[in-house]
Amino acid sequence: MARLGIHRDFLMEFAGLEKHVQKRVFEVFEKFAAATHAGLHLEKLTHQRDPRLRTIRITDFWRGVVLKSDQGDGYLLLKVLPHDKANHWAANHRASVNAASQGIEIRDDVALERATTELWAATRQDGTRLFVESAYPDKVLRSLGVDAEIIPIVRLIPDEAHLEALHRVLPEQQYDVLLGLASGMSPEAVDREVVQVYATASRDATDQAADPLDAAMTHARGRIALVSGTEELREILERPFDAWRVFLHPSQYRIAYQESYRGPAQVLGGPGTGKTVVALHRALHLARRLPVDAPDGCILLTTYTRALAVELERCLGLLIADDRLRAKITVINVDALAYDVVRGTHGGSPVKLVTDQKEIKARWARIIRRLNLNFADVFLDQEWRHVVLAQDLRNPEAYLKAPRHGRGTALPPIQRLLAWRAIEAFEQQLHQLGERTFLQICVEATSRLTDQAEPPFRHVIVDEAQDLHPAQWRFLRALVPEGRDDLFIAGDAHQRIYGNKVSLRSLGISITGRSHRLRINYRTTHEILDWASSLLTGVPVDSVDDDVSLAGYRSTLHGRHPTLAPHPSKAEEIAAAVARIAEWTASGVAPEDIAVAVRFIQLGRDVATALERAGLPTHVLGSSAPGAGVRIATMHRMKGLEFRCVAVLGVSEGIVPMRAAITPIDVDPQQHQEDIATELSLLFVACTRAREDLLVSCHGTPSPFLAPVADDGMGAKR
Ligand SMILES: Nc1ncnc2c1ncn2[C@@H]1O[C@H](COP(=O)(O)OP(=O)(O)OP(=O)(O)O)[C@@H](O)[C@H]1O
Repeated sequence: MARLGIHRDFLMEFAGLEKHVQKRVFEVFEKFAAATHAGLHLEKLTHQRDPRLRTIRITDFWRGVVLKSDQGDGYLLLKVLPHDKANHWAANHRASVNAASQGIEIRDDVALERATTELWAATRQDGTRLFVESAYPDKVLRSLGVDAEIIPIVRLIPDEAHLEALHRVLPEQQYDVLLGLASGMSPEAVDREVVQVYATASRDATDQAADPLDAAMTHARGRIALVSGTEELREILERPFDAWRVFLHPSQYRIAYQESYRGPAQVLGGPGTGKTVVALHRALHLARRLPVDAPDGCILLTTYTRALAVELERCLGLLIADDRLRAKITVINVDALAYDVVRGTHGGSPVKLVTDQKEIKARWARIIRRLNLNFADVFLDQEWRHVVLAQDLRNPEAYLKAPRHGRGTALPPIQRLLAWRAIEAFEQQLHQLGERTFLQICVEATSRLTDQAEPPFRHVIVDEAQDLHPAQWRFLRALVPEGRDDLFIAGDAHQRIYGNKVSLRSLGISITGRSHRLRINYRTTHEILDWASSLLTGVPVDSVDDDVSLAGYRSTLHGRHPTLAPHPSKAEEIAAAVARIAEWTASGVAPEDIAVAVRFIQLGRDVATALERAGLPTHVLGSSAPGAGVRIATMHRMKGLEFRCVAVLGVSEGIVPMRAAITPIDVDPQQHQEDIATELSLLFVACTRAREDLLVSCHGTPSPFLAPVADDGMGAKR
C-alpha cells in the first residue's frame, strides 16, 4: 500500500473549495491511500526545479500538486490550486531534507532568488546586518539546519522586519531557527527549543522507509500528517477547518504526547497558542494508555466555567472518533463537579447556592452594622475568600497565625479577631439558611473526597487554570492520587479574569521541571496580537507559578491593523459598530463568526437591537439555545472562544475598568491594583478572541487602558 502524507497547506486550500470540488479531490486521492501504482495519473512538467513534483487533474479547473518519492511508493499531497497556478507552483518549488531535523522542507527557489536580489538592493547603503558571521558563524547556522543555499541570504537580512517578510519564502524550520536567534535566544537554546523539538517529535515514528523523502515525511510533524488508509483520509478531509486535530506543531506534540510525566505537568502560553488543543490531545493520549479494565470516565477534563466545559466537550468529540476511548473521559467544570460530589453526600437532594455577589455584599453590610464594626463589606468578603477559604482556616487561632499574602492592609491581632467574628457570623447565617457559596461547596467536596478510600479519577487535566481559586485546586488535588500523570495543567496568567492568584507550590502541586511554554499563536494575526499585547505593556504579570513576560509570543498570520474608534456619544458608537459589522458580513463573513464584546450586557442588548434593526440577526450568548446571528457577549463570556471578527465596544472611562469591580484604594491598595490588572486582562482576553479583524471603540472619555494604543486612533497619546 502507498505511503500517503497530507501537507497542512493542502488541507487549508482544500477547506476553501466548493463541496463538489472537495468530493472530486477525495475521489482522486482515495486511490493513493488504497491502491498500489497510484501514481499512474500523475503528470510531469517539462521545465521544473524538482522532477519529483507532479500534478494531477482534479477537475477541468483544479489540479493537485503531489510529491512522489523516487524509489518507494510514497506520495505527499502538497497543494490544490487552479490549473495554471498549480503548474506554476510545481515548476518553482523543490523539496529537500533538513540536515538537523531530517524533516522534509518545501522551498520556493524562484521567490528565494527574488528575495536575495531585493535584499541586496535594500541593504546596499546601510551596513546593518541581523546575523553577522562573527556572532553566528556558518558552522553554527549549519548545525541548526540552516543550509548552504540559505546562509548567503541570511547574511543580507538587515533587521527583524525583513526577516519576518521572508516568512513565506524561507523553509519553515529554518525560519523558526532564525527567528529564535533574532529574538535573542542563544544557539544552544534554539537547538533545544526548535531543532530538537522538530527532531524528537518524530523520532518515535516507525521509520522503515527505503526512500529518503519517504523517511523525511515522518520527520515533519506539524506540517505533514501520514494517512494509513481511505478511512483516515476521509476523516481528515471531512473536517478541514479543524486542522488542530491532525497538525500539532512539534512543540505542542512533544508536550501532549510525552509518554508520561513523573508528576503534575503544566503548559503555559499566550492567547491562541494551542493550550486547549494540547490539553485535548493529552486527554486522548492518556485514554489510549489506560489499562483495558479501566472504568469509563476515569480521566477528568475540566475547566473554570460551564460554557468552557461545553466547548471542551464539543472539541473532544471532534478529536476522538472512537466511542470506547471517548467514554473514558469525563468533561465537567470544577464547580459543577464539586456540586455533584456534595449533592451525592446529601442523598442526591439539591443543595441551596448563593451566587449573587450583590446579595453576598448586602449580607456582609448587615453583619457589619449589627456587630458595629469598622470594616468595608467588600474588604470582609475578600478577606473571607482570599485568606480564610483560600487557606481553609477553620478557627480564630489558625486565622491569627495565617499569612495574608496579596492583602494590602495590615490587620493587627485585635482587628483580626473582629474580622473573624464577622466571618463566623456570615458563615453561621449561611448555615442556618442551609445555603452555600460555590467555594464552600469546593471545600466541603474536598473533605468528602479525603474521607473516601480512593480518589475518583486516574488523571486530571485542567484548562484555563489561571482562574482557579485555592479551594478549587485543593479539590482537584483530592480528585486524583498523587503520582505519575496525576495533573496536567494549561493556563495563561495574562488572561486571569476572576482575580484568583495562586501559588501551586504552596498547594503541594510541584511542576518543577515539567513546565512547558508554547509560543506560536495560531488564532490571531500578528497585528492584533501586537496591538493587544501593547495594552498590557508595563503591567507586571505573574504566571500561574513563575514570572513571564509577553515577549517571545508570535503569530504567523498577518492581516488588517486593529481599529480604535472614539465617539462622542453611545448612539454614534453603536451606529459605527453596526456599519462595521455590516461591512464584515458584506465581505462574506458569516454572522456567527462575528462577536460583539461588552463589559455590561446592557450595552450588548442595545447593540443587538440596532443590529436587528439593520437586518442583521443576533444571538446573545448564554441567553438561550445557540441560534444564528452575530454573537453578543460580555467580555467574561468570551473567554476561550474565537471569532473571525470581533468588536469590543464601550471601552470608556468608568466602564472599563468597571468602577464597581475595583476595590477602593483606601480599603486595600494592593487589592485595588490587582482588580485593575484583572480588568485589563479582561480587555486583553476580549481583544485576542479576534482571528482576522478587531474593532475597539468607546464613547465619551476613552478608558485609561487605551492610553498605550491611543496614538492609533485618538490623536495624541494621553
Ligand atoms: N497546531 C495547530 N494547527 C492548526 N491550528 C491550531 C493548532 N494549534 C492551535 N490551533 C488553533 O488555534 C486556535 C487557538 O487554539 P487554543 O484555543 O487551543 O489556544 P489557547 O492557547 O487555549 O487560547 P486561549 O488561551 O486564548 O484561550 C484554535 O482555533 C485552534 O484550533
